Amino acid sequence: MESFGARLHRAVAERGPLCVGIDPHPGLLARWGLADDVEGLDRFSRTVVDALGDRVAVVKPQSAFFERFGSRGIAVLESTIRQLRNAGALVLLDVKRGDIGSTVSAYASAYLDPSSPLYVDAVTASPYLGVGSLAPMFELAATHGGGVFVLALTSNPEGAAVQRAVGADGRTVAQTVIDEITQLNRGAEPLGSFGLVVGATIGDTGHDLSAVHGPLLAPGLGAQGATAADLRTVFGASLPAVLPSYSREVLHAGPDPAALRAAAERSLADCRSALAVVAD
Ligand SMILES: O=C(O)c1cc(=O)[nH]c(=O)n1[C@@H]1O[C@H](COP(=O)(O)O)[C@@H](O)[C@H]1O
Repeated sequence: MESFGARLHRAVAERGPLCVGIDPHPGLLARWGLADDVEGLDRFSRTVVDALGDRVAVVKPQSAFFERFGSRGIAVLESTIRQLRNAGALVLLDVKRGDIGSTVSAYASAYLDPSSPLYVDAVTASPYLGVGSLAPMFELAATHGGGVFVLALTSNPEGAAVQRAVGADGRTVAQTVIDEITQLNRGAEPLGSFGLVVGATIGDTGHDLSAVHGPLLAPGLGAQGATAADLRTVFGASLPAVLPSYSREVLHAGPDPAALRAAAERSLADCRSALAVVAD
């Protein structure tokens, strides 16, 4: 069985380093001329899948926007996941789950067990009950070729107070997360399956990401103010591992599928030139 890291490495080589989020905000539904209901949610998601599912490496549905419609919203999420997988995109479900280990086992079954209706290629996870509490997710991901992206240095300004706090051993919380994920990826080829989330908005991180050997998801581009050029400042020598992620910046171009594709292509072109700096 091929690991998530290997699948991601191939997808990025074939389709380019880009993740597009499906974040059906009420304001975006209105902008697209859709009602703020389950039918609007379904139409929005189908439009994104039809426009981008066959060309973007990773698509990241934001679970919250589906959950707010209850069980019918989750049914749309299940169907969106299936459509994306059929179109050949890797699906990264943004759920930012985290809990004590025994409960994390249930989250792992929900998202990383191939027999689950919400089975995806990878999920986002929150490490603030301890990175070790996420072990059941790491184990199930490793068993079934899945991936886990753990929050390290998030794009929102409030994150720093927690993430840059210094522990008894002198390391920041974020560096502890970085170091533990680095351990999980040891020996993986060509890329580890355990990623970190590092916001594109945060400037020079002051943290050492050079040994992680896993994907670095970079949200915060576009609507939150970061540009592709900022990726150089944030990631420096780690640029080749960066997976830039845009939601509203691309989604604002809809609902015309050609306009969505053009917006994704523009974002990809910007990121390619930013990421190429190290390779040159
Ligand atoms: O895990 C994430 O994707 C994430 C982490 C982070 O630090 N910041 C962040 O914005 N995100 C998510 O990325 C998306 C950003 O959306 P836009 O600001 O519209 O591009 C949202 O779904 C956020 O929940």
